[in-house]
Amino acid sequence: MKLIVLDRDGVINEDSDAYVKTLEEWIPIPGSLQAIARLSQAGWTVAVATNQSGLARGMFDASTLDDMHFKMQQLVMEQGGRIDLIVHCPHGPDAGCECRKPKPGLFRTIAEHFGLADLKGVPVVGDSHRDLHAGLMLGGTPYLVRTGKGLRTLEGTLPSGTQVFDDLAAVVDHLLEKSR
Ligand SMILES: O=P(O)(O)OC[C@@H](O)[C@H]1O[C@@H](OP(=O)(O)O)[C@@H](O)[C@@H](O)[C@@H]1O
Ligand SMILES: [Mg+2]
Ligand SMILES: [Zn+2]
Repeated sequence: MKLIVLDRDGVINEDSDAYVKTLEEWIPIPGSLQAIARLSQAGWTVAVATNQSGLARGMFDASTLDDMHFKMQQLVMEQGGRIDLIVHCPHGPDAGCECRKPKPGLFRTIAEHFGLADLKGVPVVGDSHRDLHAGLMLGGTPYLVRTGKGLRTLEGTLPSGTQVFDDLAAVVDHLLEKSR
């Protein structure tokens, strides 16, 4: 199956150092929703793996997060695409959970959901090192975007083999070109 795993904040929607706390603050990055729709239309299965420590920090509640994901899903569907699975880590940095990136728990859940032993060769798109690291632990292929925290992430050392693109739309252009 053609599966891709996307980080949310900074890849699909604009990120904020003050967290994305309300439905109004959830603003798609130009071209990202259309890029997801292009993947769906080309037969790709799209999963989203996102840390949402704002829940544990009391910055927003689960129903607000659900509203954000309903909005994200609706906007993608309006473009003719779909997001097939969204998994999130609700914990804070000190919870010691297995699902907060860079831990691989979310990626393991995605693999199991689709009946896969691992994510070998599955593109993993993120704006932070922790996104890439978590995906690599399941064998994913890392793609960094310059949106969100991507430019900051570029200042550090990237996992070997990481391909860098301006945004999700450029990653999708590359993937669809490659699979023609
Ligand atoms: O990029 P994804 O995983 O979709 O979501 C990231 C968000 O949950 C937030 O993660 C926080 O990191 P800490 O959780 O405080 O370390 C900060 O980086 C925020 O700026 C950011 O909005
Ligand atoms: Mg992010
Ligand atoms: Zn967690």
